[in-house]
Amino acid sequence: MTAAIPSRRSFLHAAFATTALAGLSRARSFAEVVGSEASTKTNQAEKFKLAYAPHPGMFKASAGNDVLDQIRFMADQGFTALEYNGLPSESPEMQTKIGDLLGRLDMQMGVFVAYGNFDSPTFARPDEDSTTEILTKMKDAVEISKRVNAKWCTVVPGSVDQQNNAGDWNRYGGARLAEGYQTANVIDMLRRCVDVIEPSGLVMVLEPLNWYANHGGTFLQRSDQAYAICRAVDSPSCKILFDIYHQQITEGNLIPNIDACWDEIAYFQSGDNPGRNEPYTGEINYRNVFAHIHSKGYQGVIGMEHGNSEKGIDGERKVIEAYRRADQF
Ligand SMILES: O=C(O)C(=O)CO
Repeated sequence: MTAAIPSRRSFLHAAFATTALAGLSRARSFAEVVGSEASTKTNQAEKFKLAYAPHPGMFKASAGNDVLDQIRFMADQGFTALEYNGLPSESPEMQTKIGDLLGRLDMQMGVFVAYGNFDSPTFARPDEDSTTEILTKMKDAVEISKRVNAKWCTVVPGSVDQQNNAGDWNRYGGARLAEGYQTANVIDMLRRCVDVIEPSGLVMVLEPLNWYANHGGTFLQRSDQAYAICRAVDSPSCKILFDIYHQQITEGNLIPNIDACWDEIAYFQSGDNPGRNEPYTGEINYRNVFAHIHSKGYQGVIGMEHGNSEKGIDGERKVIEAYRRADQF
């Protein structure tokens, strides 16, 4: 089904005013809507307890191709944050428009990817070119963050340094440094990144990734490893992105591990396993995990970094309903 709609408002009335979210939504009070961009609307859904953050494309069938319309749609459904990995590819003008709209809708900006490398040891065994690239991206990230009022940006600190004898196992070669030296190099490079971003208040969140379903060879895999590195870098601008999907695959034991590295976590992402789709399509008890995070007083964003298990408007409604279910605690 395509999203050929004359306007967002008429679409919303046609497609979502009758949504199965009935009973989960309520009319917002006059005081809540005054001053907001949606001040003429009265059928907005109740805000979620946690700041789950959809990304552009997730509600395209419902809201159309325009990213700004998609953000308005998210707000109408009760979401209070946006995540946009690909934000650096938008023009500076568009970034500013996104930031302005989020401000008017009282939504938080989640992460964008400032630097992500999955298959070269750019942090574990850096060379001059990769170092220049990393530091340039960090400078760029500071400017982007100002346009959208972002507090966090994602950094994936490259791959492990391991000689490539296996042909296509990974796309890098070179000498293998012992693990301790690789870790020391990663810490040194992160300190250089911090020197660039800390004055602006921007926080880079380091994302451990799983090797088994998605990203074989990445340097950062485990939450305890990320914790040790953040403690060593020792900066408010270097924290952990705990991606519940990746950590379920790598470690399991989600709630105890979240507790163990809590002091260094600044950001979460979600996604069920297997499949990396919305909650309740896999094995994770998202209501319990979210209730736990909420009970610890978490005020930050939970990026919905996953696909929709079904395509089209029905699939998008299913995503929203899954978060409603997971948010009931
Ligand atoms: O690419 C992925 O899987 C990530 O989670 C990076 O943000």
